[in-house]
Amino acid sequence: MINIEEGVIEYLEIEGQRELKGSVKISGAKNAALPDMAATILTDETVILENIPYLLDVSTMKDLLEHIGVQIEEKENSVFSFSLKEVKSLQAPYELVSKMRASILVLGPLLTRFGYAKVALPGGCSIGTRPVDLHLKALQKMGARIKVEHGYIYAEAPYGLKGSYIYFDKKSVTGTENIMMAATLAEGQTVIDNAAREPEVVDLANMLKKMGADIKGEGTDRIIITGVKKLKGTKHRIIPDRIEAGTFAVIAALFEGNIVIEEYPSEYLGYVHTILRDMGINVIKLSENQVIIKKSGRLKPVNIQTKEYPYFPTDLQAQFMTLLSVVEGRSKITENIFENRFMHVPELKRLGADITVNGRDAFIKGVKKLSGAQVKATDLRASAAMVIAGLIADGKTRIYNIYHLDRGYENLDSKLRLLGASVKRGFEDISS
Ligand SMILES: CC(=O)N[C@H]1[C@@H](OP(=O)(O)OP(=O)(O)OC[C@H]2O[C@@H](n3ccc(=O)[nH]c3=O)[C@H](O)[C@@H]2O)O[C@H](CO)[C@@H](O)[C@@H]1O
Ligand SMILES: C=C(OP(=O)(O)O)C(=O)O
Repeated sequence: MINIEEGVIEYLEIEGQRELKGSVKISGAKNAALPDMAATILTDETVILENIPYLLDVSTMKDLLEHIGVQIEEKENSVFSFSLKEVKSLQAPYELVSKMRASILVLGPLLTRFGYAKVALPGGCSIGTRPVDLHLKALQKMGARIKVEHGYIYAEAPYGLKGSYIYFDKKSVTGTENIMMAATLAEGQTVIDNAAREPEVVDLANMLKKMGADIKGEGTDRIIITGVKKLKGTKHRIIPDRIEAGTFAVIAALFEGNIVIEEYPSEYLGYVHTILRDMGINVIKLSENQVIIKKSGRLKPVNIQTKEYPYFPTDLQAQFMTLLSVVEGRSKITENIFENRFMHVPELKRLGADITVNGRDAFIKGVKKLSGAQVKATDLRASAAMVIAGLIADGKTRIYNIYHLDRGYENLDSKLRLLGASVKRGFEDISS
């Protein structure tokens, strides 16, 4: 974190090319924890969530829910209770929304349960413009009056939302989640067509169903929700993080199969495994949730296109680019989801990677090795790509702006240290 007053900046320093071995456990999924936490607004009864990862984004969501009036208690490690008995505010202020775009997930629940919400407009961010027009259009179709003014979304539905037919022009993960939550307490039936199919959407639907919601079709591109009068409390376990799992699969592939990955959600990584297989990397199941990653001979270059689930996730694009940067031959990655998600390329080039970008395509020519350098983390997954690069590069790699990493990876540096990596945090004086 940059601390201007104290004139210091935090960095992560990696001494590369250490042997990594041992086992690592995958945490609960950030992108499931955030909507599941927002869904606790929908009831006045207590909801217990298990397997919540300790992340900056989770803390931001906790702050936001507490601002609204949700009482949150840590029951035991990674287990929290949430209870909204008395509302303090129906607003999501700019200070919190600007820290995390997923704050938009409180809009649907607040509006459907209380008939009003004021949420700061999440601006563009480094990976793309990321508008929320689809969320707003869908809520309008459900009868909400919405205006956007002075950087805030003002949404009103004093007589409640009405079930409606929603067609998303573009598949949107948080858009689908917001509307699914809004529809649970709306009057009548809502059909969401061209819905996102991500496992995190399914996890949210499973939780909502346990709370008494009537939802069908989650995991397909048509979700049908019939509104109910009231939702109740429940206990729900967050699914494992498939993006963290994919990140460790890349690390394990680069370190000769000596790493066992536990709580590995193979069922969500089918397409990623196809790409790995094409490269000559096999994911071998040791038991139900435990895998090792083995290479079969020399790695081969591949072409990857990011696409909505069940295809290749954009959130693993940067990590795979680091892997491909040291695979002999020519690979290509096309980023179809976000228009500006190649900011890690100039940083990887500082480490010696040979990559050229043309629009949405990145052309990667494998080099023999990367060499340690000072780089910056430009967004969350780009920071993971830098960490992977630092682990395989020779010498020292110092990564700045690591608050991005802390947004979405639980204890990545200590997990790596347990595997034998030399990774340490430090502060650099920038006052002079
Ligand atoms: C908290 C969370 O779950 N974040 C994930 C979620 O983000 P998020 O839900 O924000 O991403 P979306 O699925 O909504 O975005 C997909 C595409 O649709 C566009 N779009 C989206 C909404 C809208 O109203 N209008 C619009 O044009 C976006 O700019 C983007 O080009 O899905 C992304 C795509 O898998 C992941 O990278 C993020 O990690
Ligand atoms: C882009 C991501 O997250 P968010 O949507 O929260 O910015 C991510 O998890 O890679």
